[in-house]
Amino acid sequence: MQLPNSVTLLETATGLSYIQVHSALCQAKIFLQGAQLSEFIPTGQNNLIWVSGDEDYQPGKAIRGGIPICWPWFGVHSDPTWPIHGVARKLMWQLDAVREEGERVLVSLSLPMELVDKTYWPHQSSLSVEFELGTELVVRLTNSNLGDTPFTLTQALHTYFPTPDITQTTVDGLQGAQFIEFDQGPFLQQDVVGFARETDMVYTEAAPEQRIHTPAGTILVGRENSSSCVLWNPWIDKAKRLTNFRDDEYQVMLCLEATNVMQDSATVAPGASHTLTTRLRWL
Ligand SMILES: O=P(O)(O)OC[C@H]1O[C@H](O)[C@H](O)[C@@H](O)[C@@H]1O
Repeated sequence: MQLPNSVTLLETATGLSYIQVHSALCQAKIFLQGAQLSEFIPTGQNNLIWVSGDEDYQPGKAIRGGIPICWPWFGVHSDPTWPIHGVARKLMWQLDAVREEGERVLVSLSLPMELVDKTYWPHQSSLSVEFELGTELVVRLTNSNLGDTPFTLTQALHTYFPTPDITQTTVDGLQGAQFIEFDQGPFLQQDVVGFARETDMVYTEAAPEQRIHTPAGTILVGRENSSSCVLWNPWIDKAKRLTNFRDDEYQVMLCLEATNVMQDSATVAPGASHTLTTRLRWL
């Protein structure tokens, strides 16, 4: 494949291939494993995306940080022996196209369906993702139904964001939404959300845009074709149990995830497609 000058295909010392983008507008890294973006630095600004300092980039293991793609289910499956967050984040995706549109770079990947165990996903379908890398980052995850019966799935663009101090961080724009947390609820979100304990809130009927206020600046997080989202910080005890995560890193990250979960699960009719989109930028 002919790559534009702004794009190079590289490999980590551990053997993972990734796309490195270095354009006038930004710098970015996307791993073929999981189609997982791990860096997005708009020119002159800070990295918008967080990755653990303990990440060791091993084949077959999702990167702790970036934007893991959770598919075709989010979280723990009703059969708890199935892998958490589905199978897509650990499989090798295929690089389909890289092109420039003005100064923006567009990278498209797809998941070869023959790699997906039919026990987990028996449907005839395709799954692709497009990263639009400019001054903002746009991620579009598209499921197409190639069979003759509808299917329903849950999924997430599980974005990890950086903050210099979680206790000085708030999320604005969830007020009025309902949330479920640790199987309790639904509760009404009354105020902006701060962090002082383990947080694992699943919001439904959430507004299409939130603002993450951190001491290093404000991040705008938008979603399309998604009325649900998840806000997560493991806090002290869970941080100790997570793989590739330093005990104190809960202080410098949070996840605000564009999802299709619960009543917002995505149902795709035969011949139809569904695109979950998230748009991220520093304000
Ligand atoms: O450790 P992972 O499998 O990557 O999951 C990390 C986290 O993802 C989501 O945010 C879930 O809501 C959390 O309950 C989970 O702990």
